[in-house]
Amino acid sequence: YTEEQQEEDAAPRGGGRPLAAICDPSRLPHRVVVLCFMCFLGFGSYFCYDNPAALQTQVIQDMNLNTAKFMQLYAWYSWPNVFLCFFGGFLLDRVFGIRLGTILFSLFVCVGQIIFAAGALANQFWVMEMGRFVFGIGGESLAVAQNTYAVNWFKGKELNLVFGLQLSMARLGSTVNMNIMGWVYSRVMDATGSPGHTTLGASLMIGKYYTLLCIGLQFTYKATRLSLCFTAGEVIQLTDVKNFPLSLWLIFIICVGYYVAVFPFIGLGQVFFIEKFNFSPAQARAVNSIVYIISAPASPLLGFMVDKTGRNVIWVIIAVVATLAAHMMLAFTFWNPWIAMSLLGVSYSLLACALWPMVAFVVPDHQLGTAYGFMQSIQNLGLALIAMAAGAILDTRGYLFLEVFFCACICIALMAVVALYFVDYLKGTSRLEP
Ligand SMILES: C[C@H](NC(=O)[C@@H](N)CCCCN)C(=O)O
Repeated sequence: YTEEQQEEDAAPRGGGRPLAAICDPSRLPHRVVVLCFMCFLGFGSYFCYDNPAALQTQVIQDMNLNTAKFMQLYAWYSWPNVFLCFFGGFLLDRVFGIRLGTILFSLFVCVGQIIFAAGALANQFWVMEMGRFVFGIGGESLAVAQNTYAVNWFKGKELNLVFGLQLSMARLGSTVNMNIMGWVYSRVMDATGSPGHTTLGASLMIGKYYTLLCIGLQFTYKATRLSLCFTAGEVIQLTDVKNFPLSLWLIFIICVGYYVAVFPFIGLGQVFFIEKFNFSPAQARAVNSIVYIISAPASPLLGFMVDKTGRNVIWVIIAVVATLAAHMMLAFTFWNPWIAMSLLGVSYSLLACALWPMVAFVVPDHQLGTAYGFMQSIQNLGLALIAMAAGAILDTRGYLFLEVFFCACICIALMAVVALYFVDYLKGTSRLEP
């Protein structure tokens, strides 16, 4: 990432004339415009991320899969990011810079979705897996870029709220996906006359247009020459990773222990609610999407609350305990699952708003992309392994054992966040809050 690129990114455009507030990076109107562009980044990526979950029954039937093979679609998303996510963050910090990096990663998201849909059209599951591989390279590094943008522009200001707003737009993408893809499939089936891989591929190809939205916005953003204020000078070294503090490693463990009980669960949730609670497919889709439906409005509100109260670690403890309670309700009771899923929606939103900003409190700005990349690499290693394990457990031992397995994962996150509380407490001055 050359000096010229840093100067290009950092120097506001105005030629010496006073900039209008909306073009002045130091003014709130400019930051609001930047935030709007940042929020759209997540919409397309999250819309496509859970395409398999929204069409679980159709994908399994049309491609003739079992659950373990179906979950490979999530595993192939995560496998490249075990390594590439880390390098994606390093490339952002050191090579491309955040603007060019974001555009490149957005292109991977769109191309990956096209390959994924083409695999269904061609009735070649391995092509669908390759599409998820390419999509994953872009999707996770795009999330790293989004987190880095947020800290670069809003650290010390409304950082938890900004993470909440970004997550809100991402959840909106997931919610639209969960509730529209089944309808799209039905309409395409009416047009093609029958279900099958062709109908599935055409439906998924329609889904890619949402990812085009985030790419178009990035080009717009670059075209308007809006700039980004970098703290020039310090440059990440790959060897910096060995100096990451213990509190950051504990944040990584919390992240992987928690998310492996959320994304794979939602990926398998639709059939779970049909089989355990005798829900119709439409009811199952609705209750499975309530996590995202709640998270969309709740994330900014909870982010604002965390901004005002601080105590991020305490909020993460509360979120993890509430999530454990939700999974135990789903595992050991037949209580209305809307209760547990609503609790999961609120706790998941609180966790995301309070956990991700903490990275910015424990590493210097020039290491942010690498730190977020490493965090998502570890998260994706866990997601890839658990996605495969969850599919295999379900095929062999059923949902009760799977839910107990998810509860055990959440307990690992709980032990890590309690350890983080004491590590932060023993430091005397709490560093884990804005
Ligand atoms: C903020 C957090 N993001 C992640 O966990 C990403 N690794 C997942 C990205 C999935 C879509 N590309 C979250 O979603 O809570």
